Amino acid sequence: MAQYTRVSGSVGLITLQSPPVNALSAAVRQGIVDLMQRALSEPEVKSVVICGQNGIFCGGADIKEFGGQMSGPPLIPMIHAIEAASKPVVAAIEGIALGGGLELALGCHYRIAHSKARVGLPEVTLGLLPGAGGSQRLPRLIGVPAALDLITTGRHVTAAEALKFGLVDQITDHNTVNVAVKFAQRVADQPLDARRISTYPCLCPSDVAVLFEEVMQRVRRTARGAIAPIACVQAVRAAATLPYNQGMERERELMATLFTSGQARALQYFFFAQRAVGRWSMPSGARWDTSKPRPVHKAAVIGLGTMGRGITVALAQAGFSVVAVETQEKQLMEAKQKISGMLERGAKRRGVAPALDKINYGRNIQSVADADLVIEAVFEDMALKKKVFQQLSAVCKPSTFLCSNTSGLDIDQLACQTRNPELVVGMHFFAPAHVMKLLEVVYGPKSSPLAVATAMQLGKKIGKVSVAVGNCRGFVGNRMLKPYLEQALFLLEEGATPEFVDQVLEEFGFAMGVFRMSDLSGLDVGWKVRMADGLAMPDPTTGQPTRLRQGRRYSPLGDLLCEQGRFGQKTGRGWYQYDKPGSQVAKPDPWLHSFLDEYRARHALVAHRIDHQEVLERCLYSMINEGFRILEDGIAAGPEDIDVIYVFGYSWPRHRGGPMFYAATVGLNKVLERLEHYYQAHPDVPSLQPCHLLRKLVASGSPPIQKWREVIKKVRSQL
Ligand SMILES: CC/C=C\CC(=O)SCCNC(=O)CCNC(=O)[C@H](O)C(C)(C)COP(=O)(O)OP(=O)(O)OC[C@H]1O[C@@H](n2cnc3c(N)ncnc32)[C@H](O)[C@@H]1OP(=O)(O)O
Repeated sequence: MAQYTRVSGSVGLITLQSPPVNALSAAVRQGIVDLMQRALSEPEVKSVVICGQNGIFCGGADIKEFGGQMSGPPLIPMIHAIEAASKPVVAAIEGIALGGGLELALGCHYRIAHSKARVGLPEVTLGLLPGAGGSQRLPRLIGVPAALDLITTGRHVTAAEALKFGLVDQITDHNTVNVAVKFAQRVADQPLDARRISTYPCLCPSDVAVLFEEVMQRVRRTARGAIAPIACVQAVRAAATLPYNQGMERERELMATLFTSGQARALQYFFFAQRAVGRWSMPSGARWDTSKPRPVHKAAVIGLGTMGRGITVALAQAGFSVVAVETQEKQLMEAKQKISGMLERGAKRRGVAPALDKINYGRNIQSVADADLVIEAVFEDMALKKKVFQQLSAVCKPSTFLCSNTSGLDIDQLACQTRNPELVVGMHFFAPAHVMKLLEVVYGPKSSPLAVATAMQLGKKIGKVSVAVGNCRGFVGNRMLKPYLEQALFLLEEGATPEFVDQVLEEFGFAMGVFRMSDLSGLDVGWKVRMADGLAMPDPTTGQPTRLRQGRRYSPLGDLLCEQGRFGQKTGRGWYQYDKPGSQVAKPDPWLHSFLDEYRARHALVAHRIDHQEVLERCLYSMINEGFRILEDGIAAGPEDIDVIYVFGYSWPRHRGGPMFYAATVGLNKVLERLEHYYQAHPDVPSLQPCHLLRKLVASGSPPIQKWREVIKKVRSQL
């Protein structure tokens, strides 16, 4: 909807009214069309201002409308009509002007922005391009290089940057609408021909063809199979090479392809999934909207290894006072130096002062006594963590939240070491913790809603996407990773090479295949866990590693590599070879190929031809099957939680929506049928046995992912 008022006698003010972000719903578009006609028809009105209510200009097209039948006046003719108007139209931009919102402003003859406003064309992040003339007007207004940057990245720019680009005409610290009204009065008699952006020539640098080639190559390299960034480059190229009308036609064609693509659906699903995880709930019924967090002023981090350092930096950068504790003097000095370096580099990038003074270092656990929240980040060893929690419980004030950065150990066992188990939660960060967006907030059976709400809010304040999950081995992310890694090893046993498996997964869109990733994170990490679990032990009778553990198929390949000191990048050898320890350039290793041949021969394994389909299905469907088990067990509240965890924590390609959304797009019946097929072929691999929830969903006619929660509720109530 939109409202019309006449201000200062001669200015028609159109206010978009569609909370929360004044998105351009059918009703809003209709309102703009009607009210523009009214303003143009009133002889007293000499100029028009368009603004949005509640300090927000416009968040763009209404994304909720994309899935259904579009109705109401289309955006492109509406914007053309504004640009063609015989009276000056001024956009008063407060808050945000994004996507269709900025395209609307580009159709206006002038743009006045508040100094705190942000503008951008983020359509690419939704699998689209700026298809309401944005791809044609923006390069005409600010030039091809800047337009390519904004349109292919979707980044938001500040009002100051927008002014520098010439994207807005003026910025103000005052009431933007008032300033725009005065401006509109001043320009009421000015000719408009020079203000219609669609009539501008496109500003191209002399080497524009080279520029497009370079940008296209960069985009292809980084898009990991996403089609929208490529279409964005093509649309801007049309602006640079074709007259406006033909450019618009090209924009329309490209948009039509994107609009109906699976990628756009996946990215739009993911947009809402990201927001859904903030509305967390626990099986007890506690929820985000009924659980109040307690403010945290002072935080503490125990253990300054890689994870502890990253967490300390994330907290300090967000403005928290941090007590950082490392008991060994040498490690403390080293950590202090590294943390200061990280803060200085981060501050330089962001153009701010480094938050060095936010951190107090100490060797004694007593120094965290008055912290509001402590994050333990010591080595992943239950006995050690238990000891730390006992100490923390003794020294901290009774109200202190005690959190563990464990990547999969039992939170309940840690909570049991403390006086106030209800204040204990897991805060599972991902390395590097000051960079990676994901935080799993893990509640145990005793964790209070207050503790979960506080950890979730802290996560938000330090810029993380926080997902509340239940307590089980590996939580959500690492629990699902286990069958995925396991299948990758089985595929090697059966004839594949690490290069082939990685190639298939990277073509699917992962930033790194499973073996390259394993080399990067270090093979020894999982080896130590398997040893602690009694898995990575040679067979006591033969001294040879067996391929069976606890009645299930087991691949000792990773253990055997570790026994050879092949820990990955850090030792210069792993699943690949590297020029030197620490190098990141992975090369196929003939030694490994011979090792695999010998291993197969020793175990009488006959290598068979493994194709793309088998790699993808076995790795991904076994992981997805575990995802369904997680939903069945109530460890994740819904499929969105799993998908957000996988995209932000495990480099799952966002344009595929996340593993659970991917399962829905493949078809649940197909996933079920292929799992049944593989389980029949590998009955000693329980992760391939289709779980009850998957069967139930298929039996319920494979409802859309938005409806899964209803089926999950029924399945859980039957268990
Ligand atoms: C022909 C096609 C032409 C044009 C194409 C487009 O315009 S595509 C849309 C382009 N716009 C965007 O991509 C903006 C998307 N929104 C955002 O980036 C953020 O929401 C925003 C506006 C920066 C606000 O962020 P904030 O953190 O303050 O709030 P939050 O993200 O939680 O959003 C609040 C609720 O608003 C809903 N919402 C936001 N934008 C839209 C939108 N464009 N359409 C529909 N709904 C939108 C959002 O979902 C939140 O609601 P909730 O119920 O919590 O999900």
